[in-house]
Amino acid sequence: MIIGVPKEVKDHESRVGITPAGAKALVEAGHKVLIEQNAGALSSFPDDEYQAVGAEIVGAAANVWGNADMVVKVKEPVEQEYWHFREGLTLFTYLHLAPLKDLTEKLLSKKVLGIAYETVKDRANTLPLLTPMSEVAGRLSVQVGATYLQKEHGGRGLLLGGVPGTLHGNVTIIGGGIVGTNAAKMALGLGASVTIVDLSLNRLREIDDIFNGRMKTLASNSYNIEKAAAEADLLIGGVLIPGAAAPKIVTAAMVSKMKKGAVIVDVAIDQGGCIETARPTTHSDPSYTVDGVVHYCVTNMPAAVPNTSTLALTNATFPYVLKLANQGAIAALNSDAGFAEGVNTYNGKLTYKAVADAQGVEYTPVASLLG
Ligand SMILES: NC(=O)C1=CN([C@@H]2O[C@H](COP(=O)(O)OP(=O)(O)OC[C@H]3O[C@@H](n4cnc5c(N)ncnc54)[C@H](O)[C@@H]3O)[C@@H](O)[C@H]2O)C=CC1
Ligand SMILES: CC(=O)C(=O)O
Repeated sequence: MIIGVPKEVKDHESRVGITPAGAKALVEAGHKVLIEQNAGALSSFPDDEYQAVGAEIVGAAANVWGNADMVVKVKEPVEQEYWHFREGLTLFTYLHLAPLKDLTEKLLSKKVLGIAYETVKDRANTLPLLTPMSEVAGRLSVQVGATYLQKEHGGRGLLLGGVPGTLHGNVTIIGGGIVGTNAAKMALGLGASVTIVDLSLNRLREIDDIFNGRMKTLASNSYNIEKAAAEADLLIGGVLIPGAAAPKIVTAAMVSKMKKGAVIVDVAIDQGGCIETARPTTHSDPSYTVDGVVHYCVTNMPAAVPNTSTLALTNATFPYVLKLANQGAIAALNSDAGFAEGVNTYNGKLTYKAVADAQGVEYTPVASLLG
């Protein structure tokens, strides 16, 4: 198979879909690997490291997309990449289609096989290709939030850990999954008072055990969320319903009652955001203020730390890339029902129910198409 890796073009997206280690394994398995010039440079993987393991460096994105059977990327394609789509192409990347109607329509009209990292499941029913980036983004959310709480960034001038004789900052985390628990670890480490809100009582029990009661847990309902938001110096959004548009569980009215100079980091913004006042921002222009509350809603937070993020992401994605290359996409998907859940578009059909529901488009189960 010919596997292509374009350089990412989304704003400040500095990760790369395959590292030199992955390229080496693919070449050893008899595949051809095309890497766009400088695709790995921002993640500290220069072209010569790919060349040294037998990959071919290609000057233009069109030559990667145009010649590859499968394109492996990191982020969902942006508009300037849509013209590369064509029938017969397999695209393996984050897609986040629920809030992206144009991208969905383009993938469908060009009959691209679109396999989304964020909806692939493993045997434990977790999301193995989302987890590493949620770990990164969860940890970063506290680092970023602490920075925006500083006066020069528009925040209320509060040190999360405080000092003796002053109160600690309050961090409220909505969603106690991977983002939420990683944010909690960092916030506790900085000495903040942490409250974590989740719909799943079992998840809250686990969190209580893991952290040995060192943080408050709250069941998710609008009464609790309103109170926890009003107390927060830093509010972190990490809610997910896999594949679906995130529910807006922190309303604009709740935000209007937050402290002036408090900070919101809505990590769930890649699925549309779980805070009503959140809208997608970029690393070039990451924040804005609503009702005196600073909002940071960058859709590709892990790109801020591309070396760590590329290694963490490809540790998880590469075994799937190799399987697709060695077995061919259809056989690989047929052999693993959890992997097949990654298929969002195939042969002009929308094959992920939560995306179809979010967009009001007809849903076709993937199992009825593969075979
Ligand atoms: N902006 C960025 O750069 C990044 C964004 N993300 C996004 O962060 C979000 C969270 O991801 P993970 O932590 O991996 O998901 P997860 O599935 O591990 O956790 C989500 C949690 O939300 C909880 N939840 C669902 N509905 C809820 C409600 N109404 N109230 C309270 N809790 C509720 C679930 O019970 C679960 O514990 C996803 O949208 C993911 O795509 C992840 C990485 C990077
Ligand atoms: C998961 C995601 O949106 C990211 O890593 O950019």
